[in-house]
Amino acid sequence: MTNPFLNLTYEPAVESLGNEFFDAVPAATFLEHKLRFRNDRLLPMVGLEPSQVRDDDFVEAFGLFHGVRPFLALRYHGYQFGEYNPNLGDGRGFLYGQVRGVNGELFDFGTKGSGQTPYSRGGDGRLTLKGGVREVLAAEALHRLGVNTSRCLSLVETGDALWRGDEPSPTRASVMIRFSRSHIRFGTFERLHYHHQPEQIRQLLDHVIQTYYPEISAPSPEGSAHIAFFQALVERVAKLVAQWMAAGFCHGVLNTDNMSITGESFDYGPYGFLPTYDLNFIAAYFDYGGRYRFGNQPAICRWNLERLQAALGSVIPSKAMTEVLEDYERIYLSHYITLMARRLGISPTLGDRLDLGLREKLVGQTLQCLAQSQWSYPDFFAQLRLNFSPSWQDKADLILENVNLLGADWSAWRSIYQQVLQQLSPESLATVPTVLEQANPLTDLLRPRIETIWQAIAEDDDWDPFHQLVHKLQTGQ
Ligand SMILES: Nc1ncnc2c1ncn2[C@@H]1O[C@H](COP(=O)(O)OP(=O)(O)OP(=O)(O)O)[C@@H](O)[C@H]1O
Ligand SMILES: [Mg+2]
Repeated sequence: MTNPFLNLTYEPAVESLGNEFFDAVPAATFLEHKLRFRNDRLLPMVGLEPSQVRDDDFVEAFGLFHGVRPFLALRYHGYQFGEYNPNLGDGRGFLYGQVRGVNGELFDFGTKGSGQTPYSRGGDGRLTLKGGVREVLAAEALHRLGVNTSRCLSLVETGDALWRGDEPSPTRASVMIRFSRSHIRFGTFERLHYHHQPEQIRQLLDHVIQTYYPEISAPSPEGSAHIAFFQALVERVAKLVAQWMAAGFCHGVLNTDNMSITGESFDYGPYGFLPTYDLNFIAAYFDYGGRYRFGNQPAICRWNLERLQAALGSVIPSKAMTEVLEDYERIYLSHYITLMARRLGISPTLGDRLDLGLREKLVGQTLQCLAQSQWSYPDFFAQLRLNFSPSWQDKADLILENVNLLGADWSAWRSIYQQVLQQLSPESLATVPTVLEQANPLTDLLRPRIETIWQAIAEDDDWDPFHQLVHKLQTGQ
C-alpha cells in the first residue's frame, strides 16, 4: 500500500522563489516514532479520506520523514520584545511541503522539533512533548472559538530526552506538523529589508499577493495591488486580534517573527486563556514588563504592522500605508464588539439592526461586570449557553437567575441584556440559542486543565484524557 501523504501533489511555491529565501536541511533521525495525535479533521481539506490513512503513514511521512524533498528551513528575522534580532530563522523546523486544498487554497505543512538547522543558534532543534501537546490543544480550541488559526496535523513522540529550564528535565520530545496557510512571517520581509534587498521584497510581495490575496492580484495594476494588499492585511490582523480578545486568549509572544503574512494565528508556546477578565493578564513567564499582556495585544499588533510598513517602504509608498493603518483601531473595535455580542447570543446580522449604541453598551457592561466580579471568563459564556431562555425577554430577573453572580452591578447588566432581547423579533430571538452554542464552548482550556491532562501523560503515559479533551474542544462540548 502506498502512503497517501507521499502521493500528494506538492507544489514548489516557496522553493520556486529561489535560494535566497531558505536553506535546504535534513530532518533529524529519532530514537522512536510514536504517533500521539493525528488530526483527521484536516485530511479532507487536502482531499484525503481519514479511513484510508494509516497511523503508519503519518509516522513514515511525519516522523521518519521519508519521501518529500527538499525540506526548507525558512529565513527570517524579527523584533523580539521590541528589539530587532537578525539571528532568527527556522531553527527547529522546516517547510515540509505545500499542498493545494480542495478549496483551491495553498496550505503549508511545516515542522516543529525536526532537528537543527543553520538557524538553531546552539539550540537542540527539538520540541518538548508537552510543548507539542499544548500547541495541539491551543489550535483546536481556538479553531472552535472562531479564531483564524493554524492547526496541528500530527504529533509524533520521538523518544529523545530534552533539557529545558522551564520543564522538569529530562523531558520527553516530539515532532509536530503544523498545517497553516503560510509560514511567511512579517520577519521574512524584515530580513530582506535589513539586507537592503528591495527586488526580493517586491518578488516576495508579489508571491504573497498572488497566492494568499488572489482577490487583489487579478485586476489591479501593480502599485494599487501593493497598497490593497497592505489594507487587506491590516484588516485581517485587526480581525484576528478581535478574535483572540473575544476568545479570551493571550498569545504570549507576539514578536514579528510570530506574525503570519496571511493574518493567521500560529506558534502556541507560552500562551494562556484568561481565567477571569483581566487586561493585565500575562501569559509568558519571561514577559517581565508585560509587553504582550492580554490587553496590549491590539496595540502590539499595530506596532508590528508598523514594523512591516517600515520593511515594505521601498516597494509601497509609506504615506499610503500610514493612511491605511489609521483605520486599524476602528476595524478592530467594531469587529470585537460584533464578536462579543455574538458570545452574548446576538448574531452579527442581528447586531446591526439594534438601536445604535445598545450593543456597545451591553458589551461594555458585560466586561465591566466580569472584571469587577472576576467571574470565570469561559464559564460565564458557557452558563449563558446552558441557561438561556426566551423568557429573559420578559423579565430581567430571570437572566442567569440560577447562577450566583456577585461582586458587580449584575442587575444593571441584566437590565441592558433584557433591553437588547426586547428589540429582537420572535424569529430573531429563536436564533439566540444557536448563536450561543456556536460562540461558547463548554470546555475551557485554562492552565489547570492542561496540567491535568499532562500529568496523566507524564505519570502514567495515559493519553485518554488528552484525546477526550481534544474531542471536546473540537466539538465545543
Ligand atoms: N530548541 C530550539 N532549537 C533551535 N532553535 C530554536 C529552539 N527553540 C526556538 N528556536 C528558535 O528561536 C526562535 C524563536 O523561537 P519561537 O519559539 O518563536 O519559534 P518556534 O516556536 O521555534 O517556531 P514557530 O514560530 O514556527 O512556532 C526561532 O528562530 C526558532 O527557530
Ligand atoms: Mg516562533
